[in-house]
Amino acid sequence: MSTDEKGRIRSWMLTPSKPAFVPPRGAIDAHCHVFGPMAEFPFSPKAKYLPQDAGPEMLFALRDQLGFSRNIIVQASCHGTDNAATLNGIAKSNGKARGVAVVDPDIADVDLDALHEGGIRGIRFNFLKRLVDNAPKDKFLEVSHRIGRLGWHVVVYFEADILEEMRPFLAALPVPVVIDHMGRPDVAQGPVGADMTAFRALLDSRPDIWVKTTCPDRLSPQGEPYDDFVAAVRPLVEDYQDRVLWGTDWPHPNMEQRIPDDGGLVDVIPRIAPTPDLQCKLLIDNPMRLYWPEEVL
Ligand SMILES: O=C(O)/C=C(\CC(=O)C(=O)O)C(=O)O
Repeated sequence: MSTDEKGRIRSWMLTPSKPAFVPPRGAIDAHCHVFGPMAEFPFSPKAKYLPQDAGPEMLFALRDQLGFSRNIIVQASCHGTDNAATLNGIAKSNGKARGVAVVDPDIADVDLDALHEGGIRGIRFNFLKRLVDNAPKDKFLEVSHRIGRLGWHVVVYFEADILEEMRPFLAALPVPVVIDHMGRPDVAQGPVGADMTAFRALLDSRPDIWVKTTCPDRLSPQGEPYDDFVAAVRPLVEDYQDRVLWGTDWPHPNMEQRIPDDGGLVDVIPRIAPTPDLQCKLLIDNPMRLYWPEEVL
């Protein structure tokens, strides 16, 4: 773990390895964040963690090193509902990044339009109590009804222990839904354990729930090379191949005690998506449909 003299935490590797797996040309890292830089884009007063700067230049250097072409920058909780840092990342990407915002549910339509102009294509609802103070489902539903006209989706982050209580809310969402990190199942239970079975039932409940098959580093009790994660997640990728996404989760917020090697994370891809066809769906076709639909004919 690395904390600087101001108490700001670094949760990412300074020199990650080059992966052995070469992603197909056009691959999209569909879940990553930027932090700051703080001098330009201060963190929220409500932030639950205070990271060191991890700005767009660092993100794009990692993208190139890992062999990816595009990024989806997801607003992290440390920036609250001020999406300026995420928009800055998108603006600096030369069209190679789009994003997911976190908004005050009372946001004006004209401000949603401005976010769309800035490359935002969805909004995120975070239900993790350690990250946010409240998650008002009624307000979230209201704002969800105002984003359909933009062609947006919602990204929902919750943990497996609240999946049952999330079901009515998820069923009521009027736009496509993307679930972060598979709703954080206990992968040690295996592919037919209680958590994965419940999560599959959720996927079966509507055809427009997508899933990020991300974060072996967060979800695997075993750690590298993440055999438990691979065993639990590979069948999910195979069975729901048209609605799975993948991302690095760089700069790995709150992972300062177990900082993952980004190259090692990329090398999990061919183990959960073992054929070139599955890899293209996971890394290109599926995220393109959600984030650059105008390029998909
Ligand atoms: O990066 C992630 O997706 C997961 C996070 C951080 C997060 O979501 C946030 O800060 O908004 C976590 O579990 O701490």
